[in-house]
Amino acid sequence: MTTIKVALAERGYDVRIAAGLLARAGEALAPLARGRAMAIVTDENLAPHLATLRASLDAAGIASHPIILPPGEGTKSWAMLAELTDRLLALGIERSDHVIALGGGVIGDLVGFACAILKRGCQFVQIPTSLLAQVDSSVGGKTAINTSAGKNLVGAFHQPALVLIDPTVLDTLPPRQVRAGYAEIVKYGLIDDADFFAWCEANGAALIAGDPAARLHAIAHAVAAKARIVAEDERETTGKRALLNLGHTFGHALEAETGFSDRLLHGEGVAAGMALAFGFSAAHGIAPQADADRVAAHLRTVGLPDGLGSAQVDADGARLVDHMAHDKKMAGGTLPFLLARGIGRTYLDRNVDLTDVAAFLNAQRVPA
Ligand SMILES: NC(=O)c1ccc[n+]([C@@H]2O[C@H](COP(=O)([O-])OP(=O)(O)OC[C@H]3O[C@@H](n4cnc5c(N)ncnc54)[C@H](O)[C@@H]3O)[C@@H](O)[C@H]2O)c1
Ligand SMILES: O=C(O)C(=O)C[C@@H](O)[C@H](O)[C@H](O)COP(=O)(O)O
Ligand SMILES: [Zn+2]
Repeated sequence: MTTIKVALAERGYDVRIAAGLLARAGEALAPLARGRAMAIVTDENLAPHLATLRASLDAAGIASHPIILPPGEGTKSWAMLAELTDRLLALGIERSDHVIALGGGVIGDLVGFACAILKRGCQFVQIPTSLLAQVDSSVGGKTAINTSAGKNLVGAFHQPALVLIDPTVLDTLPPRQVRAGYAEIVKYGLIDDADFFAWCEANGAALIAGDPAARLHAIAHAVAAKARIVAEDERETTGKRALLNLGHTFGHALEAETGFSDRLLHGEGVAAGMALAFGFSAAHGIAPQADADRVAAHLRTVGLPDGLGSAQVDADGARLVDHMAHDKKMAGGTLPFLLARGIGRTYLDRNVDLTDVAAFLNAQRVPA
């Protein structure tokens, strides 16, 4: 078992990673249940993993109440938040109870937000089942739903009490979802760890194909990197945590443009967004063109979008920039951008002209 601590000023927590952990989750959860039944929120695609978790809770003497929601980004909505909070209230959840989020980033973000506001705050545990959730969304306490204005626009910082990661549950994850999660792994290399990006170039294909050692290595590496950044800047106030947003200003605009649908998964938007951030940096003489080319080549090699064309988005640059106006990094009417001086050298640039961004995006357009 690998344990990584998220060391926060108010209340830190463990992220435990081990093959087969789901079947032993009852042991880890018993001290949190304190003899009370636990609610498990999950989605319809996770039936076998729900059964494993419930059997483990049962063996530990913990009763459980499943709440099964529809899968997909559409579940991060006001309607589902209302349904979930109603159902948790009907179960009599108390502030000191721990609700279990068993699923990908959608379930984790929704449950986390519901727990942030239920009775002004109850506890929750993340049991991430997608690669994306195991390497990113289950750690750090960003929780949210989407609104008609854009991505993650209503939410809260609310940290889980514990994160349990069992990489073997990824065996049932569809390949497209594995690749989308892999984009957030590559992100850690591009932010500040050129050696890890080189590791991705060497091992990414094996990881995506299912190599257990490569998966375990990448999950532990990503979680440790995220835990360090979150411990330094839990609420994204100093600019440090904003680095985790590399590719997201572009990516969220592409997700909004495609209606938060299966046409473009979050990780796919982030992949295209990272390629665009590097492309924009190179076009402005900030990053070497060779680095931008290397990033795009790696994303392409593993089957991820490397720009607007492969993300299959054909929208006017100004329209995409309009989506960006809702970005949560916006301050005083200006939008700081995550750009890069090279691979592993991402920084927050407060002087990007959005007209330049629109012109750059128009130059990238590949008409459908
Ligand atoms: N809070 C954060 O820090 C953070 C970080 C990154 C992404 N996110 C959010 O996470 C969401 C994307 O998360 P995601 O990519 O996990 O999407 P998701 O939760 O929609 O899961 C992807 C799909 O895979 C299915 N699935 C999950 N685990 C499975 C398994 N083991 N076997 C079979 N099917 C499985 C789900 O049912 C779903 O259909 C986005 O909304 C994004 O904004 C949040
Ligand atoms: O944890 C963070 O901080 C991140 O930015 C991680 C991102 O991968 C994630 O998609 C996050 O939800 C984006 O944050 P947002 O503040 O732009 O909604
Ligand atoms: Zn993300």
